[in-house]
Amino acid sequence: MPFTKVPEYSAKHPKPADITYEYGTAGFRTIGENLESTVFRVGLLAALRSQSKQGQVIGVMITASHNHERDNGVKLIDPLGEMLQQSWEAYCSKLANAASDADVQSVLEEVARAEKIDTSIKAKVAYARDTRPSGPLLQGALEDGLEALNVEATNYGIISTPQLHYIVRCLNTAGTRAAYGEPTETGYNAKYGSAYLRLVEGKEKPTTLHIDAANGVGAPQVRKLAESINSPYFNIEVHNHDTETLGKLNIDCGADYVKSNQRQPAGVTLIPGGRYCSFDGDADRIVFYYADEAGRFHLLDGDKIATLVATSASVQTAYANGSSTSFIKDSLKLPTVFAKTGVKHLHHEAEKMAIGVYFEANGHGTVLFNPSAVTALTNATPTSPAQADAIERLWALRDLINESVGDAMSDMLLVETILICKQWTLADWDQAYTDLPSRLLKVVVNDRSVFQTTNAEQTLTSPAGLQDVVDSIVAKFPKGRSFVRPSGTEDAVRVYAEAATRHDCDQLAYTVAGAVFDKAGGRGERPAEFL
Ligand SMILES: CC(=O)N[C@H]1[C@@H](OP(=O)(O)O)O[C@H](CO)[C@@H](O)[C@@H]1O
Ligand SMILES: [Mg+2]
Repeated sequence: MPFTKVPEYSAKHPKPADITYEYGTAGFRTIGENLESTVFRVGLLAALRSQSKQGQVIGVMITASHNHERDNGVKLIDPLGEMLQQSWEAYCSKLANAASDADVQSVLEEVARAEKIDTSIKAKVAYARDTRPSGPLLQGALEDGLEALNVEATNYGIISTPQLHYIVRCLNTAGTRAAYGEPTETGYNAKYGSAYLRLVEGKEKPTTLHIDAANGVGAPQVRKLAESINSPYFNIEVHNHDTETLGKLNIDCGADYVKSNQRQPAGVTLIPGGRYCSFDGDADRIVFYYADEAGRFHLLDGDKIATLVATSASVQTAYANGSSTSFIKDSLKLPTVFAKTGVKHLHHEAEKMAIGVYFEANGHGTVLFNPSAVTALTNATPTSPAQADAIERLWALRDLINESVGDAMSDMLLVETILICKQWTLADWDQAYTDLPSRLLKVVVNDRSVFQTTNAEQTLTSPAGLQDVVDSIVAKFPKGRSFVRPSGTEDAVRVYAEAATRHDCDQLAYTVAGAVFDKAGGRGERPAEFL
């Protein structure tokens, strides 16, 4: 029987009785030391997922991204480097919550039956982790899970989340027409670095790019990328690169801090004319920023990246600033659609477009070339040297982009390429449109599951009557927009608002937050700033 060894291994990683786990927007995520049983079990499920895909390699990444250093998380990566197919998320949660070691075995048997899995197939898994202190313990638990099911497993060490997505895609496409690259860190640097140089060499060289690496895995990795590129076209200075000292990861720095606080990270002094960007803790998000002559901070977030990159169509979430959506529709004259929050939703929408660009406002996104675009490019017969050059550049552009997932390093090179080709400063790029003032708030409620939405999460269908209240508040503010949805990663409800002025925006946000708190079971003391 394939699963007979499972209970014995499972006994080494007992599940805390009082915790219920849920595979959410970005996999499992909670306090690192509470995740040992879950990561062990994810190892078991990765084996089954690989067998259900005829032995293709499945990825397991141990990271909690931009969250606090004490947190950790784990997620599965499907064969082409995409997020785990959604229908399997329920299996993950069920297995993580199985009460006894024997139950763990029964859930595996149930999944194998439901998915008609041939358990004689050799399962293959590629795994990696970020720099968090709980990483080694969780990696050990994962390795036990893989051993229990006799998986052919490869440890890729401490790398960024998108690097593991890239490696998984490379492993599963090797030797085919869709071969993605060499499945190693060196292969990653060579692929993206050489595509970048193909696109920018001969143009004017950029000035130094200052990178805030959030004291995370992006720091060593971007340095290796720079060593590999080894060219004055990629001249960087890495800040917040301390991955050794405890308590520094993501603290007062990183893409999430910069986006949420609309200010520069600690450890970086902005000089007017200087060029800056921030990664998050696992280097899958990036935002850019600069200071103007008066020393004022200006943010170039995921929405700005989308408008810089979009050439055919784009996908946003409702959190995209209204000005960016108007700019894409009215100035770029491109179609843009809204998807639900979470990269997996945006990714699937973008796959439907010839060249689909998707970005979350927080800086997570990428560009996808669908098969029809690739075929058109393959079959294109240039009739002039200029056309031949354009086709060559499109191929190089495709090589520059990590299509498997949003990737801070690949996105950074993409933005640099466009800025170099246009000879734009960050301020030039920022001219495109001015963000409407916006605010994102959290409301803690007794039960966030009563919040249900439709219309790409912009309209509440439950609690009954609350959407009408939100609508009547919004109607009072010029250019006002506000929506309420339950978070998929935190035990809270999010309120987003934007309006013509900062004052109106704040009034709108705090009034809606107050209404949610009062009418939908706000928990604890009512925050003083709620109106
Ligand atoms: C408003 C916001 O930024 N939401 C984030 C956050 O999701 P929530 O479901 O809102 O908690 O975490 C997700 C995973 O990192 C990210 O994809 C998403 O953009
Ligand atoms: Mg991240």
